[in-house]
Amino acid sequence: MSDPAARRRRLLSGLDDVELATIGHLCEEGFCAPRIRRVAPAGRMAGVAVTVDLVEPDAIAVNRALVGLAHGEVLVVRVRGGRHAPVGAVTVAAAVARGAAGIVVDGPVTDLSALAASGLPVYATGTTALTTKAIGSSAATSGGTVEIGGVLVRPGDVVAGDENGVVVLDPERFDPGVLDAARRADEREPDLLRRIAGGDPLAELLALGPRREGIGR
Ligand SMILES: O=C([O-])CC(=O)C(=O)O
Ligand SMILES: [Mg+2]
Repeated sequence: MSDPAARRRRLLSGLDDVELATIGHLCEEGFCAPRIRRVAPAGRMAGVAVTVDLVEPDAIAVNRALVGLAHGEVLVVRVRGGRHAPVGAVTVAAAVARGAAGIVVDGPVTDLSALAASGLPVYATGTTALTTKAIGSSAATSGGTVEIGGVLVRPGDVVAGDENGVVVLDPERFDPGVLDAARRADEREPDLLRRIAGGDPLAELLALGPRREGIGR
């Protein structure tokens, strides 16, 4: 088994030119439930997970994680009760200042316009004006495994997102061959779309039985 940091770097760069939804044609694991959606327009996200398991309504664990955040990391916050927003204008500004790649919250966020203006990819279950408080007494934990959208995230996992949702990939277990197969499928798709639009017979274009690579419609 090669160096974990090198595997992570290879996975991150391999994701650059592959559609996440194409990986979704090939894999079943790691895809967060659809309730976790991008809450403002932003580009693609791919980075390394930093985790917080937040006990509402205390915000302090998030602030501590922000202070330690490194370039290219994705702040992943599970909000235990799912009611309070731990991320808003201040949090996102701090994440941008630390060079974060994005934020994923299994729970709501707030200050929606500021999130959109930041340009940082932020994923959450929705929005609320009920925010967290700087109490400093919670049992929140940081740096452990958390479950977001039904998927376990360990610190160091790769977290990727686009307009369709979030996927969590373990660099130790993810087969890089999947990215090669996904890239080949992505390369074929424009021609398929062109032929469908051009009126070619659908029976010749759509899979009506198992496909060789198991990809596609
Ligand atoms: O503090 C919070 O709970 C979220 C917030 O409003 C911000 O980051 O601006
Ligand atoms: Mg705020």
